[in-house]
Amino acid sequence: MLTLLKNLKIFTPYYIGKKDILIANGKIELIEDNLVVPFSKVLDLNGKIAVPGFIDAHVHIIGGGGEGGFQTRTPEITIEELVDSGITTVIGCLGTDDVTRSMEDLYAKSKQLDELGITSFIYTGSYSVPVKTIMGDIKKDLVLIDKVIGVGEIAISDHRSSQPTLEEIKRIVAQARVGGLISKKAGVVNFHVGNGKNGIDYLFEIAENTEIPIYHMYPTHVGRSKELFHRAIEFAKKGGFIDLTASESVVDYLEISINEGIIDNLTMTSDGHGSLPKFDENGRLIKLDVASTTVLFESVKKAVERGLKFEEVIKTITINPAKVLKLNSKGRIEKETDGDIVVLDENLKIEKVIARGKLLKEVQS
Ligand SMILES: CC(C)C[C@H](NC(=O)C[C@H](N)C(=O)O)C(=O)O
Ligand SMILES: [Zn+2]
Ligand SMILES: [Zn+2]
Repeated sequence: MLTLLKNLKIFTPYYIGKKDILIANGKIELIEDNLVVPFSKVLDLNGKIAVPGFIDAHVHIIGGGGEGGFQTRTPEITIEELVDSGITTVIGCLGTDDVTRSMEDLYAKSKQLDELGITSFIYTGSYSVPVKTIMGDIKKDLVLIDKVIGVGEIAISDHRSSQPTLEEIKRIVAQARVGGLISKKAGVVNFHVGNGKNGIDYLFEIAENTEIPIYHMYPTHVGRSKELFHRAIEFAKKGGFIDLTASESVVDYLEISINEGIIDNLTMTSDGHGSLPKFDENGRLIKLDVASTTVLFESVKKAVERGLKFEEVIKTITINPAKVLKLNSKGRIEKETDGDIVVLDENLKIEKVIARGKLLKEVQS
């Protein structure tokens, strides 16, 4: 199947001007001027913007929630919601409730999303320590289950965590690293960071006092407070990757990240279909909303309205997550990468979403 996309203003995420893209068997084959390819399906995009398909590296694809009892369980995600948000690669995870939510269900949902045309992977585990794996062992899950690319979301500094010790966390990161080496996967541990006073101290401890490379530790929700964010900037300056949940007001943090020179170590994720609970100072639930994946690109648009450079901000949901998760065929518009492309109009409205060369969404302009 040959698809020829004509006249696109291409952000690889770096702007390379107006060119044509040939996609063959789901992979980007050529990126050149004035391509003519016989027997190809031609789409003339007359000057629209093309960016790499978005990577959302933290989504509760089978739903989550439950922190306010059964009525607060959140629903599983649909392929339509992901595609409408421009997401062509998604990493699924469990959260607080790993009693009624299972890794088997997460795995099956990930396979469903692949069958429906996008690309998905999963983290093994949930908030809890010991880690709730599929095969009873972190390394086994990484080495023997193709969809598993890391561990998460392991809760630290949070009243809902298992109160893990530093030794327990060290062991989890160590197993993720070796499992990742053997399986040639990222082997990252995605840490859910709460607003507890110890923040990401454990992660600095491990980076400074063990042989484990810092890039195996990938903390999320780092925008939860200003002090946590400033610790996260220090972590990024040491070579770590940090993740902002886009449901919070992230534009300030994006601006600071660009000014601090760490935007290349920053990703944004939606926490889609995870719960967004609010607790009072006594740990009582006040309210609970459900996160949506639309915040991912909405945050990019808000940042551009603030005057931040599009090329800089778009990296946080394309090439940056591809780097930390070692998804080498994702996150860029380059030869041999997957044909995952989002087409935008001049107002950054999502017009088309192409995943592995297939047109999954098209809105009439
Ligand atoms: C970043 C904040 C706003 C939301 C965050 N969400 C989760 O961690 C997922 C949720 N607990 C679930 O299991 O569905 C939180 O609860 O702190
Ligand atoms: Zn979380
Ligand atoms: Zn989450």
